[in-house]
Amino acid sequence: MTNIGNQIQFGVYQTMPNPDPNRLPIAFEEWEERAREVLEDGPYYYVAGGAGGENTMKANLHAFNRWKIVPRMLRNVENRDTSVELFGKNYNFPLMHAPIGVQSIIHEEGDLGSARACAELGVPFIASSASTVPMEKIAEVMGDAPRWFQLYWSKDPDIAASFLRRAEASGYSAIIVTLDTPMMAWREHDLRNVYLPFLIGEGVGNYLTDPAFCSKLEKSPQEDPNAAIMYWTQVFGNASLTWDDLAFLRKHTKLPIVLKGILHPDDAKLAIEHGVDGIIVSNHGGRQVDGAIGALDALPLVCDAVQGQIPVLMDSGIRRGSDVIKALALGAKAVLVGRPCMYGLAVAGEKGVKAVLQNMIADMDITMALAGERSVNELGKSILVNEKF
Ligand SMILES: Cc1cc2nc3c(=O)[nH]c(=O)nc-3n(C[C@H](O)[C@H](O)[C@H](O)COP(=O)(O)O)c2cc1C
Ligand SMILES: CCCCCCC(=O)C(=O)O
Repeated sequence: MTNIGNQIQFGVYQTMPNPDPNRLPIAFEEWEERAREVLEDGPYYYVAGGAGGENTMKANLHAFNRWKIVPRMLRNVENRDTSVELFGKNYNFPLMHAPIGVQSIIHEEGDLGSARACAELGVPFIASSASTVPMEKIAEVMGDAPRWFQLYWSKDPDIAASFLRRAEASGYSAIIVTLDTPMMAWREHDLRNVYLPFLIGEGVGNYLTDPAFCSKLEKSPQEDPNAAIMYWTQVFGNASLTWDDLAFLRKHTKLPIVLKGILHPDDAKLAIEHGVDGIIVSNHGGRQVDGAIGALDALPLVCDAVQGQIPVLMDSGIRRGSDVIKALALGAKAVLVGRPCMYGLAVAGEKGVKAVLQNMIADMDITMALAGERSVNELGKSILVNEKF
C-alpha cells in the first residue's frame, strides 16, 4: 500500500523551477509536439500515423472520451494499492511498455533506452520481434527486471521456434503473439514518404542474428545485407495461420502465451478454448484495420465473453492516468502504453520514456484516489457512465 502518485507529484514540483527551458513535458500533447519538432517526416509519421483514413485511431481516443468517471467521496483513500498479479508474477503497476519495433528510428538509444527506463521503474518491457537490437542485448541491459517477448509468427516455423527458444533462454517471462499484423496495413503517410524502416540502418536485429534465419541465406547478412532483408520481407508474416496452429506455439514454449489483437468476443472465446493464458484487446493503435471498433469499446464486450477465465489486457489510445483507470474499470487487468513512450524516447531517450511512464503512474494513482478507489484490482463499471446513457 503506497501513495506513489503524490510522491511523484511532489518530486516534480521540487525539481522543476518555473520557468525552466530544459524541463521535460508533462502532458501527452506536449510530448507529441516536441517529438514532432525533433523527428524527420519519415519516422514521425511512421509512429504517429495509422491505417487508411485513420478512423480507427480517432475511434480509440473518442471511446475514452465517451466514458466518464463518476467519483465517490468519503471512502478513505489515503493508502492505495497499484500492484497486479499476472501469469503467476507480481508487478508494481497495471501497465507495461507496448511492443514497438525499430525504435532506433526515433532516438539513438532506441530499444535499449526504453528497456532501461522500464527496468528502473519495474514496468515490464515487451520487446518486439522487430526490435532494432536482438532480444539478448535487451535482456542484458535489463538485468532481473521484468520483460516479455512479442512474437511476430514467421511463415518459416524454424524461425518462430528459434525466437521462442531464444526468448526463454534470455529470461523473458511471457510470449505475446501479435495476430493483427500478418502483413503491413495500407498506411498512407508511409506510402507518401516512401518510408519502411525495416529496410534501412541496423534493420531488424532479431532476424539478422537468428541461426534459423541465417541458415536459409546463401551468404551471411554481413556479406549480403540486401538479400537478408529481402528474405525477411518474405518470411516476416504468415497470413495462412488458423486457430489450430496455436498447438505449435504450445509445443515450443512453456511460457504463458498471450494473444494480442483480439477485438471480437467470439475470438476471445476461441482463445480460451485453445488454452491460451491471456488476451490483449487491441487494434494495434489504429495501425492495421481502418474503420475498426475502438479498442475501449471492444473491451467490455470481450470481458463479458471471457467471464474472468483468463486475464484480459488492453491497449490502443492510452494517453494519461484517467485512461488507465477507465480501461481497468471496464475489465482490463493491465494496459500497454504505445505512442506516449515513443514520444518520450524521441524527446529525451531513456529519461523521456521514464518520465512518460512515471507521470502516467502518478496520474493513474491520483485519479484512482480522487475517484474514491483504493486498489486497481477493485475498480469496476460502477464508477463509470457512458455519455450515450
Ligand atoms: C511505431 C510503432 C511500432 C509498433 N510495432 C509493433 C510491434 O513490433 N509489435 C506489436 O505487436 N505491436 C507494435 N505496435 C503496436 C503497439 O504494440 C500498440 O498496440 C499500439 O501502439 C497501442 O496504441 P497507442 O500507440 O495508441 O497506445 C507498434 C506501434 C507503433 C506506434
Ligand atoms: C512489415 C510489417 C512490420 C510491422 C512491425 C511493426 C509494427 O507492428 C507497426 O505497427 O509498425
